[in-house]
Amino acid sequence: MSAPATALLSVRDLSVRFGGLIAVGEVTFDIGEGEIVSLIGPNGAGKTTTINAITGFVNPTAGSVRFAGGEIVGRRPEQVAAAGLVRTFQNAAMFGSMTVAENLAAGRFITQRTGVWQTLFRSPAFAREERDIGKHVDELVDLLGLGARRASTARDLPYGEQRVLGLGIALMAQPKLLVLDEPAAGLSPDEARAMGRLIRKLHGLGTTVLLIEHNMSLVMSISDRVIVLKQGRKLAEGAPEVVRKHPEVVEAYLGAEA
Ligand SMILES: Nc1ncnc2c1ncn2[C@@H]1O[C@H](COP(=O)(O)OP(=O)(O)OP(=O)(O)O)[C@@H](O)[C@H]1O
Repeated sequence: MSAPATALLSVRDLSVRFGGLIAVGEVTFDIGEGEIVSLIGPNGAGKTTTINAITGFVNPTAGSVRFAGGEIVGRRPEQVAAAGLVRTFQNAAMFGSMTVAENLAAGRFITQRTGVWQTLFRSPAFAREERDIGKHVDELVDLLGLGARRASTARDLPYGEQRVLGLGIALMAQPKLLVLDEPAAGLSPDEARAMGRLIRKLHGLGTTVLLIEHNMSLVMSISDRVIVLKQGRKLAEGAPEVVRKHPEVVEAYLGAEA
């Protein structure tokens, strides 16, 4: 399958070196608006480093990353998020002692518009923003199936719901492109399937998704395209049914897992 005609994200010859190690070597791919694209590969293939470089957490050694028409290499993570490219983390990143609703509200601060003085003096702009955040939290707890957990303390949630909350925190920043770092890691098969349904639901609501995941049934069931990395290089790219039969992919990854 060829790359999309109008790319929301264009990654060109992206390279990241750590000393003598080429963690990501001249990786090129596009993600079109409305796609679900998965990035797979064996441990150490460079998946996390690739998304760290795309989202401003690591400085690439070389290459270009264009998002929504603008170059984003060199921008800080919060600037990248403000442009609409928002990621989750492998480990549930949240405020353990805060409630579900408070954690979601905090997600808005990834791209906070209201300045610190307006916040301190509770300006009309701040009051408007606060109402707006409250409404968004109400909508999200329903969408995420966390309505009954709204007032629960985050660290008391079962692990599966913590992962859902981590995704919700990212959604509060209203991403155009949502980057999910192993959302099914540590989940039971049932929870992983529920996570797949949630990702599909978000996609149905207009979110473009880049997914890093080791759970092959999840990857193969929800992706429009799959990109395979091996030792920092792009090994294959295509529709799930094409990639899963690619001999080198079978050998390098799927076969090794089997
Ligand atoms: N900060 C760092 N300093 C040095 N080497 C690093 C750093 N981060 C990653 N690496 C190395 O870069 C390579 C790619 O790692 P990366 O975490 O991107 O792979 P991955 O495909 O995400 O693996 P996994 O599936 O295990 O998460 C590995 O060899 C790793 O050891």
